Amino acid sequence: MLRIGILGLQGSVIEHTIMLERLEDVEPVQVKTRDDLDVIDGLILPGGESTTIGRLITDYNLKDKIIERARTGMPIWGTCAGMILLAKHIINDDKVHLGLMDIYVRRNAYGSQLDSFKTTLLIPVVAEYPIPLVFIRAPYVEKADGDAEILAELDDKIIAVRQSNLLATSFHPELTDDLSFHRYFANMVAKSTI
Ligand SMILES: NC(=O)CC[C@H](N)C(=O)O
Repeated sequence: MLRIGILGLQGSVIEHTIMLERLEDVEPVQVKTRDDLDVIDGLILPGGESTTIGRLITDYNLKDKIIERARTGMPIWGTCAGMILLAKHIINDDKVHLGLMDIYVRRNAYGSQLDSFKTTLLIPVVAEYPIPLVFIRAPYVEKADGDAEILAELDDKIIAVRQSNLLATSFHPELTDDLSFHRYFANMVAKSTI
C-alpha cells in the first residue's frame, strides 16, 4: 500500500483525498506535523493560497523536513498554489517558499477569479484521451531550466512540468472527475519505493 500525503493546512485537501481514495493500493494521509512526514511515500501540495500555505508551512515547522524529503527522492506534486510553493523563481512575487524546482512561475497569470476557466487537453504521458483541466487564478511557468521537463503547454504557456521526483501543474485535477494525473503521480511514487 502506498501512503500518499496531502499537505492539510489550507486549500483543496479533501478533494485530493477523495481522488486518492479512488485509486487501488493508495492510502491518503493528511499531513499536518513533522511526524506525518515520516510515514508517507509521496506528498501532494494542494491548490489554495500560496502565501497562506507557505506561511503555515513555516509556522508548523514543516519546511526543512519537506525540503529534506524532496532532496532524498520523495515524489512531491504541487497543484496550482502548490506549483508556486515548489518554484525557485516567482516572477511577480519576492517570496520563494520551498524553492525546489527550476521553474519561473507567474502567479495569477490568467487574471482574476473571473478569468478562471475549464478546458480539455491531450497530455500523452498522462492519458490517451483529452483530459479536463480547471484553472482557478492559476499560475503558469514562463521558463523551465535545467532538467525540468515540460509535460504540457496550453496556448504556448507551460502548464505542467516534471523535474525528476517533482511534478507541478497549473491546474486542478482534483476538481475534475478524471483520475489520470493522480494515477500518474501514484506511479511516480510506486517507482520511487522500489
Ligand atoms: N487555485 C489556486 O491554487 C490559486 C493560487 C493562488 N492564485 C496563489 O497565488 O496562491
